[in-house]
Amino acid sequence: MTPTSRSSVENYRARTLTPGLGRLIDITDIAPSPGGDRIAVTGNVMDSLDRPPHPTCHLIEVATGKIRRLGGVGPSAWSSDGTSLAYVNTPTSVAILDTVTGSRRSYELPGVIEYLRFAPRKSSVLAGVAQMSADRSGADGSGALSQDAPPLETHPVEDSSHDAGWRHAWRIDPEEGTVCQVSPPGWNVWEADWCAAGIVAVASRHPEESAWYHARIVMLRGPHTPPRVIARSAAQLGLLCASPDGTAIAYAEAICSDRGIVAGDAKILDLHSQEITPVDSGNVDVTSLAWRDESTLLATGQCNLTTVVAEATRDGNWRQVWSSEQRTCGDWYPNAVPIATDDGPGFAAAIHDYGHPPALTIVTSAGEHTLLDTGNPGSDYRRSIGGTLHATRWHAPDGLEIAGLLATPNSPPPHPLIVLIHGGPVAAYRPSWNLIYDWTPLLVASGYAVLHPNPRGSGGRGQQFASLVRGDMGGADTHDLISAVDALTQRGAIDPQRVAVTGRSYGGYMSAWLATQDDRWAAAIPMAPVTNWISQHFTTNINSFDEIFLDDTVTNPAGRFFSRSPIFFAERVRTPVLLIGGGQDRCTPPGQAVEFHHALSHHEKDSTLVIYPNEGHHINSPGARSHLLVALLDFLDQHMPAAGAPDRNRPSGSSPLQEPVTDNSAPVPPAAHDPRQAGRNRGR
Ligand SMILES: CSCC[C@H](NC=O)C(=O)N[C@@H](C)C(=O)O
Repeated sequence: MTPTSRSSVENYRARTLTPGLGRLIDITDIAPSPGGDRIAVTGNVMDSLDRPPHPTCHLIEVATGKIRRLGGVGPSAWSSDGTSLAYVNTPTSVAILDTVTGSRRSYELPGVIEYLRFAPRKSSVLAGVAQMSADRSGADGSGALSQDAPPLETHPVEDSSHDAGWRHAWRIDPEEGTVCQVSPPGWNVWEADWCAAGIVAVASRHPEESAWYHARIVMLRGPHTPPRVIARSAAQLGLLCASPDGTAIAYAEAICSDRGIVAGDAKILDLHSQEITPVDSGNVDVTSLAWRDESTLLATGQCNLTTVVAEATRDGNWRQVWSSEQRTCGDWYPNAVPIATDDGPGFAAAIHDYGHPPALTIVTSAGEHTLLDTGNPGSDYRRSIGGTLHATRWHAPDGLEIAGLLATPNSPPPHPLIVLIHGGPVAAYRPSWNLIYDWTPLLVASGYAVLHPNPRGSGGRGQQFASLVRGDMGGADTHDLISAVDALTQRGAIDPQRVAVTGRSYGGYMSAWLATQDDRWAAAIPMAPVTNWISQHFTTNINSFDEIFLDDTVTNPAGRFFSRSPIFFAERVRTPVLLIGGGQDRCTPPGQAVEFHHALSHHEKDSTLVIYPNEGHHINSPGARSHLLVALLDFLDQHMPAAGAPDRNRPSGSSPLQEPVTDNSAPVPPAAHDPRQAGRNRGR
């Protein structure tokens, strides 16, 4: 670790994060009251640079903007008369606040609470409860859901019964003061909502993460009767919500690679007639759904790089109410909720872009009103060094147009380039504050251009485009990425001698794969990668994913489990490789990084391995994250230095990344986060 990179990262963290300490730094859940006069908001607060942010609920008065901290960890839900607010108080308890009297009652549940729904016109609350041992989705960082899961020293035993980690629907009845399970044993409930006949749910027969890919929509008929299947799909199902009168449900049918990252076709199912009406959203992939009233849905979606908010009626008509190519809302994908206002129906969303962090905004036909801005001098500083983000397009060898976002330093081109490939593969970049990974401003400030490509298989361009990667992972999408580098070289934007490839998860897979397919890369940094689909299949918690997306069986020796695995082509690699993994990752287990490192080392290639023992699919803890960024900058500097690029990002007269704000003699990371395993082989 060079002192230069270390002080760059420490100064970057200190200058961007310190001003926001103790304040909301993002917005993860928005729940407007039925009258639209108050909004319950959950977001993360960071108390110290050494600890991860933690979620907290707040209540905002719309008329005055007055904000009150409720505590709790969110999310929340309102009763239909607006007098009660339920919110997740601790991971395993729900608080129900009487907003008239101010009294509050707490209900303990036997697991981690993931969502809440108030019953229409009644006081009961539906809670999605996951057993402590249940998995987080890969999109949520993987690893055990509960921090209180038994420590590894207790020697966990796993048998083949799949009888652990269940998710169930529970009902809280405040009048009776009771809680009871309402979904039957043997059915795992991923999402649920009240409807006229009871409860509808996205459910599967097994609890493990992999079972989600085959989940169906069911009508729950109590804890002792098997549910009735009411909708199924060859793709995945999500975004389930029932109309306020409970007579219809809306959901999305979508080709998904990750639970929690859903973009697809919206459908409305009339629960009485059983008729399914497709919503005609044109080229927009629908990414969130919420009923405004009995007949209208508020939907968000992504159309290429554009974020769209629309209203859909029960007969499937779609009317766009807002769109932006520069701004967006939501996290993995666009998200907004309906709100009633004095100016008529509107929506509330956390709106952000590459230069501005999320701001809770109410949008109506009369305009936009910002209620809560998470911006602070740290985010202003980040904007000042983050360069410029441009939409860019190029053609793949087969003629298909591919789009992406190119962040460039404000110095003249050509720039050294980092191709940062998103995971999924069915996810998508759009001009957002974090650009998914939150690494871009630091890389741009260090002198690198960063390309965020949406190759075929990405979300936001319709189900046909997403389907192009199924059965062809590491096929045509490889050339979508290589052709981007060719196009940017031809345009004089980048220096083809200094191009690195990196990414996490599927982006990690592609980074490893590209290093086996082309010699042009000055560096490859696969993070949480898959490098051997065969061992991945037998060690991941989502082995349905690889079967669906390779469209093959692991037992086919001549099939894609072999032919699309980087490990079997390690001998071809000419690029120095830095492999990163998380020890607690159940989605792409750390063995995937280890195997490729061993294969490269065996062939005397230049490979370095870092495994963070306490991290999951995402490297989240501050110490490990700092270590990762230092390792990344060092590796880039060693193999494709940005040196020489004049730093025009710098705000007047100061050096953005090298100016000490904290004592940078302290070691990074703190001892508790020291990588357990770091290997290095210098093959050439
Ligand atoms: C390559 S195996 C699975 C990878 C994972 N997709 C499916 O679960 C993935 O790429 N996730 C992305 C969204 C990520 O975690 O960044």
